[in-house]
Amino acid sequence: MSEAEKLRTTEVDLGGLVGVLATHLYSTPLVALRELVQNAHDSHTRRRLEDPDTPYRPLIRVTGDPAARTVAIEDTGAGLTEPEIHAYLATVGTGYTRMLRELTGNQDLIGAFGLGFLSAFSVADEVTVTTASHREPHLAHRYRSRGGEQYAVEAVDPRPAPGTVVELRLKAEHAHLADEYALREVLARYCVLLPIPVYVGTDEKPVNDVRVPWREDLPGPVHAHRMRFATAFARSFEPLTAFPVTPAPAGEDGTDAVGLLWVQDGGTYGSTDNRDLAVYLRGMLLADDARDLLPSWAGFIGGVVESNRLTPTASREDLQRDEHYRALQRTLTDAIVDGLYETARLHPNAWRRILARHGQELLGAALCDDRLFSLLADDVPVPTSQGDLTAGALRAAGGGAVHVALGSGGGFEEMLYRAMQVPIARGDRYAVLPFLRRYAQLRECRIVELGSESGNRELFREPAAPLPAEESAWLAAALADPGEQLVAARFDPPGLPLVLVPDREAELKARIEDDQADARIPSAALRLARAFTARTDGTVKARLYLNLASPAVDGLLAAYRAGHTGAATAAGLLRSLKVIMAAAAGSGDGDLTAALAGVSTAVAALTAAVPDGLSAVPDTLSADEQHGE
Ligand SMILES: Nc1ncnc2c1ncn2[C@@H]1O[C@H](COP(=O)(O)OP(=O)(O)OP(=O)(O)O)[C@@H](O)[C@H]1O
Repeated sequence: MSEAEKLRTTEVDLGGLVGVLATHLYSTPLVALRELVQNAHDSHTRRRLEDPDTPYRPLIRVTGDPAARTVAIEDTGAGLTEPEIHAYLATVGTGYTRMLRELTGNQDLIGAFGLGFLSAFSVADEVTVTTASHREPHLAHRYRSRGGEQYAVEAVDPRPAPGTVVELRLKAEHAHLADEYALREVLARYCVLLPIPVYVGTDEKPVNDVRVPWREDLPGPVHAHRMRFATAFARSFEPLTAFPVTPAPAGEDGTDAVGLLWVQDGGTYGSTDNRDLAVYLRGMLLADDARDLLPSWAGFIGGVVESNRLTPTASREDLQRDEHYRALQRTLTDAIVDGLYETARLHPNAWRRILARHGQELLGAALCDDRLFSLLADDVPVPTSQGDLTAGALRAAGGGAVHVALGSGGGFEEMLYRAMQVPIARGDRYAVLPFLRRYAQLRECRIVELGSESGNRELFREPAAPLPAEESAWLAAALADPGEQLVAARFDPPGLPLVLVPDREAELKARIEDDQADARIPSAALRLARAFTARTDGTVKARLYLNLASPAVDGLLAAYRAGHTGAATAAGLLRSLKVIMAAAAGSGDGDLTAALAGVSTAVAALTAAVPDGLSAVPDTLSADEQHGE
């Protein structure tokens, strides 16, 4: 640095800084309560460390007075001397707590930044702290400040015992914090893991009077204790089962996290995300909704974990994404997988309910984790045309193959299979198709994907001998409409003479290439999709499979070969049947009215041909109709 460059000290606009810290550091006013309770807790730890021999009753009491619009947080901890008020309470960025932790190594102390007290000014116009130190209990002082920028301290009458009362005169918009019902609810969650009893108002029972199953050895079955804790803690849904989070064995590169996870009863559909995880650090709630620590497929999981290795942000509402955070993510994934295995083994009733409630999401989960796939492959229900079935049942009913429809339900496949009584999985539902593909691969069974060309080839077998070209051409002209390709095949059931099968890929192509798609689909995705559908030909919109195993088709061909005049009429009847069935299956866009009229015409033509000259055609038919077209 040259002579000319003089070293200067950065100025701090204290008023501005205090304002920012007090009003913008925290996302919710409830954080102020948490910070003040945490300070009360630390002051108890301090008192225990500095004066272990004097017995006293440690407690924290939070009292609300809606009429006066005040909240008071009282503790029987170490208190502060007057110099300490100036040096720690009233100095932003400095606290006694961190020093004490560094000095003693005590890990129960929570405070670290010397900022938390400021949050009081985010909810209160005026903050009063009345305190007497355990070092000089006969001297009490009162700190008072509006806004935190300036403060005054005066000596007051001694308190009956060491300790501190922080009183908040609430801003009008935060008046609700004085409601003791609300305080009870919030503090029960914030303080559930604090070892010091926290009371609200004149309550005789602390809000945190809960047995924590991973902290103590409780008598009786441990699962019952876990369920009790989970039921008391869970917010929106009842737990179906609960299982532990256990720390990695010493020496392993894991986490120190302990806690409890549970499967929530609230139904999940597809990939609904109800993940709910509360994270505690040294007993204090740090993050109320740390769902990102849970795997993304676990939308049905709720839980509580505590870990001292996580690093909070300065607002202490979130966690640094460091290696401990990532280690905890891995631990939680393992804990869920282990917990689900344990549930399947030990709690069959709960397992059945979980499968019924979260079947769809578990299909997706199974795809994300091989261990889950092994657990779920034979148990998880798959939605099918005959209700929910396991993949094993689907395979057994499909004669050793799993059938899955790519279309969005209904359609010719369903009709065909209803006739054959084979269940088909609904491949359009979340995760069903990839799950079954994986299942078929691992269990070495056949998968028939209906709606794809290869799937249809499985269904519609090749005829023993191809039809002569001339017969094919006649059939195509008589039965197929534009865009339909006639395919001679053999398929079940024989009672079905023909079926119209839309080409799903051509359908997709039409949808993707539609100009309207620009408005519906983000352009990058659309470009990719169009690159894919460009490979599809798209000129064949549907295939018309003609069943050579069907007596009706047999009869038709015999009549055609014999030059029977009824052949054209019978073909007209089948053409009408095709349109009517496609309409019933919701997959055709043929003219239903014309098809119905075609049936009448065919019946009329056939009955008109009754021998011995008796006309069976009703008199009411017009001359045109009597002669057919
Ligand atoms: N109820 C209390 N009893 C005794 N001392 C207190 C109390 N509240 C605050 N203090 C003192 O004031 C200091 C500053 O408190 P503040 O909440 O701002 O920061 P902190 O708790 O040290 O750290 P953090 O910002 O991480 O909470 C504390 O370190 C502690 O010494």
